[in-house]
Amino acid sequence: MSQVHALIAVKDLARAKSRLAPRFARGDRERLVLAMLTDTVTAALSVPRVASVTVVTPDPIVADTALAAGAELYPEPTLRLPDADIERLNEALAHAAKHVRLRHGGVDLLALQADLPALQGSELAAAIGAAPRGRRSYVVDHRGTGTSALLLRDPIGRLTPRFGRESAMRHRETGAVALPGEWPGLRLDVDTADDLELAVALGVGAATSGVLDEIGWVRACAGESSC
Ligand SMILES: Nc1nc2c(ncn2[C@@H]2O[C@H](COP(=O)(O)OP(=O)(O)OP(=O)(O)O)[C@@H](O)[C@H]2O)c(=O)[nH]1
Ligand SMILES: C=C(OP(=O)(O)O)C(=O)O
Repeated sequence: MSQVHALIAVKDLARAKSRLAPRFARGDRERLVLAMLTDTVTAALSVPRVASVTVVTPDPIVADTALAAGAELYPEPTLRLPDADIERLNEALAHAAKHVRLRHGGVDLLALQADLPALQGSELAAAIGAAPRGRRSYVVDHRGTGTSALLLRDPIGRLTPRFGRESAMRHRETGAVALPGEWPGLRLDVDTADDLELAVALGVGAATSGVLDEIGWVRACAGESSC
């Protein structure tokens, strides 16, 4: 059974998850980013076909959290990266992919979003199993426009990440194939408070659930049977 090596990128905590700012104070938002990362790494590492998870980040607190969750670390190179967030993200992932192959040899790769608190290991295992050999494939996010995971089942091919706005279309346009599958947790990347509502309804991991309890976050629709 062949394995993949996973990459997860996280930017500076101070700038992360700005779309959660209307509902969360800065400190709470930072704790939530770290908790969602922990749950994502934990779920990924529970999958036997995931050989390693490497977190690429410029942030020392994110780095400590990643290591504590069992991930490997690739400190983001500070030189020669573009200024724009999304270009930096794709460059950071491409650098991390090179680093992982220097460390582990020619291996298959998986770029995974860091904000998948409802991810189930079984979903990720199924997606890896469904990914065709010799090419790139991707999992469209719950909105239908973004990408929650990009897979490369080719030990010498290039990952060519195209995350960012309309990334599903950009991955398709660069030759990747969309993977079908009932994977609600894998598709649910959390960017807004509404996304968080959906994730909590689906069932989030222990770290995210613990932080939400400590913050005293109450679902807007708590108690309503339609939620
Ligand atoms: N290492 C690294 N990760 C990045 C960078 N830019 C974005 N990311 C990560 O890529 C993922 C998607 O990025 P964004 O959508 O820009 O940021 P976000 O924190 O998810 O949310 P917003 O601030 O609300 O846009 C998140 O996990 C980010 O932390 C970067 O320059 N370096
Ligand atoms: C970066 C992406 O997502 P988001 O901005 O929703 O985090 C993406 O879907 O490629």
